Amino acid sequence: MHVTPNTVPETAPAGIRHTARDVPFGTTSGTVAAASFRAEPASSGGHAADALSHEARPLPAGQPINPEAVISVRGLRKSFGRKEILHGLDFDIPANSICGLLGRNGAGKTTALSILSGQDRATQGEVSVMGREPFEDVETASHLCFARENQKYPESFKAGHVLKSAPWFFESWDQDFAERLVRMFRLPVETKIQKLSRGQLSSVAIVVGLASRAPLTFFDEPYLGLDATARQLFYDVMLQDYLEHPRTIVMSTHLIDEAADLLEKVLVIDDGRILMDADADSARSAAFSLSGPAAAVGQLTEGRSVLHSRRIGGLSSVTLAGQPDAGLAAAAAEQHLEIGPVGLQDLVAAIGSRPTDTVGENAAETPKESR
Ligand SMILES: Nc1ncnc2c1ncn2[C@@H]1O[C@H](COP(=O)(O)OP(=O)(O)OP(=O)(O)O)[C@@H](O)[C@H]1O
Repeated sequence: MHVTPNTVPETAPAGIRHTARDVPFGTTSGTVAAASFRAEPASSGGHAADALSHEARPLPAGQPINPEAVISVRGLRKSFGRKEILHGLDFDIPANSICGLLGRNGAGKTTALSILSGQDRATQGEVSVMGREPFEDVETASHLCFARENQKYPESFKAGHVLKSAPWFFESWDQDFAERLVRMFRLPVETKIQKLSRGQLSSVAIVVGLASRAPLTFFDEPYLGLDATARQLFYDVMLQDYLEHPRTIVMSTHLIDEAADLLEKVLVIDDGRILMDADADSARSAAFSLSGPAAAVGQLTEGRSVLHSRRIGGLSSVTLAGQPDAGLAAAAAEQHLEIGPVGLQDLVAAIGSRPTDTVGENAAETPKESR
């Protein structure tokens, strides 16, 4: 049985009747469907990300909604007052995948997730979630869970109340799994939500997000306040449970390297724009690094797609788009320069940062950018 938040059954324990907005579990209520608009194409502005290979670039603007994708977004814009936060996002998320929504503070990840989960309305653009416009759509809400550490609950709620009421909201809720997760994360179920630590609040979100088994689950920075052991536990349990119960999981995170092995798709967002849209394997091979004496590195990178360069004193390290060709590899070996892989975290930092960071002397001699 699934019951939407504003139709909590008569048997619901006292204290868990909710208003439309402050409902647990990130579900929404109401029947207002947002108008959908076709947005203007976003301007790319010649970013370092433009140098990425075709497989890693954002979707071109102007394509129709993809009916095969569980989430399909076209020209999504969001403004708060006069300030535009999302500047025309285009992306698809395939069903039964784990997608990482990666980006720096303030990039727009939570704003995007709020719109995808139907809690907020797009200012412009088309948003399709499981084939429907999600804003305050009861049908969409019945299939999704938005797990986040700052979820609002009724004042008197303890973690135990959350777990008792969750089955009314999630038709695939697994109580045994929830109880196992409570033990794993050492969640004190008799403590009021308001008294929980940040890590414990994250644990509540994780328990709900995982045990809900919602066909579409959003985790918004699920690790806030968690120690390293609990974070690893979360990644392991999520992967194991996803393999046993495939569903679509979208996770926003800054801790990219920690989560990298879980991800099948990567969306990098920066300043309200998609910088990279790739399957994880393409993302992992989207760049490599070349390091060594600055003059030699500068010479070898002349005319190549440099995503980012960093110089400390006389040494330089550059991140280059693509993979090293035989000529570059041979020249690098001859000059004792080091070629190495670039982790997802470094790649995201490279495409989301200024093209050149220079520390120390000879700032004027940093390798020339050649995008
Ligand atoms: N309700 C709001 N009113 C005005 N501005 C807002 C509102 N919500 C978010 N913003 C602004 O939108 C921008 C994006 O915020 P958002 O929370 O989506 O970023 P984020 O990528 O999730 O960041 P973080 O990783 O730090 O959580 C920020 O500049 C933020 O100040």
